[in-house]
Amino acid sequence: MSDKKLGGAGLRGQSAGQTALCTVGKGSGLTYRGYDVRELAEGATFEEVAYLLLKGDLPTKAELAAYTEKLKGMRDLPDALKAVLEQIPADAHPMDVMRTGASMLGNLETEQSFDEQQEATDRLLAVLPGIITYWYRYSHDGVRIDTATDDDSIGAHFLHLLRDEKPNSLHEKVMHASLILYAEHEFNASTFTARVCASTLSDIHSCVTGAIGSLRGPLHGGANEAAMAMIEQWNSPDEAERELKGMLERKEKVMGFGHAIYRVSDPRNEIIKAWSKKLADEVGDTVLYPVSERVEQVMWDEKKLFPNADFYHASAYHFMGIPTKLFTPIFVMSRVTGWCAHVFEQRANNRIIRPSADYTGPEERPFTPIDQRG
Ligand SMILES: CC(=O)SCCNC(=O)CCNC(=O)[C@H](O)C(C)(C)COP(=O)(O)OP(=O)(O)OC[C@H]1O[C@@H](n2cnc3c(N)ncnc32)[C@H](O)[C@@H]1OP(=O)(O)O
Ligand SMILES: O=C([O-])CC(=O)C(=O)O
Repeated sequence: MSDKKLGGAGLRGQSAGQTALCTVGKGSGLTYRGYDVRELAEGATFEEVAYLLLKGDLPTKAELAAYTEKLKGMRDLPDALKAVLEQIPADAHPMDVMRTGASMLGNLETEQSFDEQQEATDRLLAVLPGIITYWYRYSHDGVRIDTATDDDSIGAHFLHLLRDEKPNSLHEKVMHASLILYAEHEFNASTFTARVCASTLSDIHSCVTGAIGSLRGPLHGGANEAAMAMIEQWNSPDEAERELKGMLERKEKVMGFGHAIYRVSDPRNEIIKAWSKKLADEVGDTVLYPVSERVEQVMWDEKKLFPNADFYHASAYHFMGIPTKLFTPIFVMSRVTGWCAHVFEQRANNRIIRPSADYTGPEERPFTPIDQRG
């Protein structure tokens, strides 16, 4: 991967616009508005990072307290949204639930002008954990939960709604780090979707709904779930190595590895990997974490491919008892900050995004009416 070519298909290597939000380093390295993501994940809360991305600077203590209180006060779901969530079957894809939830909110609380973009974003940030857990608990456990908890952080609020009890401090810390790591990543596929939508001067709920659709796929956010499905099949590192080598021989994609931009490592990996190890120790795991490490080793030895942000998120979330199908929705709860910050940026200096295509179809030819065709 060290000679990774940033060119060719998929618009790779082409600049598609400007941003002041994030650098995805050449090689490795990631900053949000100039701050190294490693420092943010180590020392900040997710709410601080949301504030940084959406408003431009880190908050003061007073600003953070006010922002946290504001978000806490916006967690109730409208009755009409709950009614829609109750219609969605238990076997629905949870990313489809997120997409429908964001879209329905746009019907009920439509952004009437761009002056409302910050309010609409804060509301989305506050309700997305409630949307997924309300549907999940109703469709799986038959209970109608109250989505207005008093947890200070969005991560603790989500775990509380999911499990009916406040999380311990380790789990709350992991959620802060995880949500920070997932918050923003320049012109990735889902963010670019949001920006394309914003460039038509559409509303913010449409931008976020479209972005959720792009994040759903296994080549993007869905990779954390796909990685979990892979590693949980294996009962030992040796079995993992054997099966993985078979996958590579069959030229199968290994989810949670590789990256469109990074060449040698994803800087988010070392952080979530360390949290995954702590959680493995907490639950006394002797299989999943060693299997994950062996997969990492084999992927490097065989293909020079490294784990991206998604790979160790799989085991970390699993150790916290989060059902696999809710992994990618957590990514949404976080990335909504990056998406909306990009929508603000696009709107502030907009030109409709409309690239050209190289035509590869047939030469011009005469039309034959249907009654003259066989
Ligand atoms: C938070 C995130 O969204 S991170 C990304 C999450 N996605 C995944 O983990 C899915 C698995 N990974 C992939 O599919 C790819 O690495 C992507 C989509 C992330 C990047 O795609 P690209 O930029 O096209 O990959 P890249 O140009 O580096 O591919 C080089 C070669 O490595 C192969 N390769 C890349 N990733 C993988 C992988 N995970 N497993 C097996 N082979 C891979 C490619 O098939 C390609 O081989 P080829 O030259 O024979 O066609
Ligand atoms: O940047 C990308 O292509 C994918 C990614 O890692 C992200 O969106 O976090």
